[in-house]
Amino acid sequence: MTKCKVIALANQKGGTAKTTTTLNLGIGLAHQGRKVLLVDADPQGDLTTALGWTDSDSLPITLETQMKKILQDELFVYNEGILHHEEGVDIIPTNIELSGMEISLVNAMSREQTLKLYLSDLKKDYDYILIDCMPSLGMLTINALAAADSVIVPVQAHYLPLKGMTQLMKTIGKVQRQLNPKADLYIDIICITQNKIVKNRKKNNI
Ligand SMILES: Nc1ncnc2c1ncn2[C@@H]1O[C@H](COP(=O)(O)OP(=O)(O)OP(=O)(O)O)[C@@H](O)[C@H]1O
Repeated sequence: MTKCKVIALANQKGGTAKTTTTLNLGIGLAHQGRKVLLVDADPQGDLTTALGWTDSDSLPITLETQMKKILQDELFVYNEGILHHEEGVDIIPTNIELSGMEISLVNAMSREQTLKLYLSDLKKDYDYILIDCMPSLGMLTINALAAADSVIVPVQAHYLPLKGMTQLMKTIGKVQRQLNPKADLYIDIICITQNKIVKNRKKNNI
């Protein structure tokens, strides 16, 4: 049995530090000697860019190309296209092509399990797989939740962002009951407090 732990970083609200948390948590774990794979499951490709692959459109193999092969039942090399970063983490990169995957998945067989299928062989090579989700509760996020052992939800410590989490919690519960019943989906909620006080102080010359 694999010891790999798959963690999805999800929140349908944008700009809540999903990418920042994925990146820092991943590199932190790698510095502690763990084998870490980061999965950029957000078509914006911010995680890929943040790790230095700024021209992601020119990458021949991405999460999209691998998932497409699974959908089309084509043979694929399970670890092809994985990039290695000098900080000790690996990444399966993404570019804007992944946005078309949302539509491709809608009519696909095992549409909610495609990412899980892709990760199943990779799990034997890693201690942790961290999935940076897109800011929506679409098919790609459902795929990430279905593949995950646990979920980290970065959220700003304000009333409206916290209120918006009701839908996310419902979706996570539904995915666990219907698609991922074996996983004991443990939800960590990280409150991100932005340093606005300091910013305001600087503005007012305090
Ligand atoms: N703890 C923090 N304090 C202040 N700013 C932060 C913190 N964490 C992240 N940020 C900033 O917030 C912005 C959004 O972060 P990030 O891109 O990680 O969010 P995201 O949830 O991945 O966004 P998206 O939903 O667009 O994918 C970035 O400019 C980032 O530098």
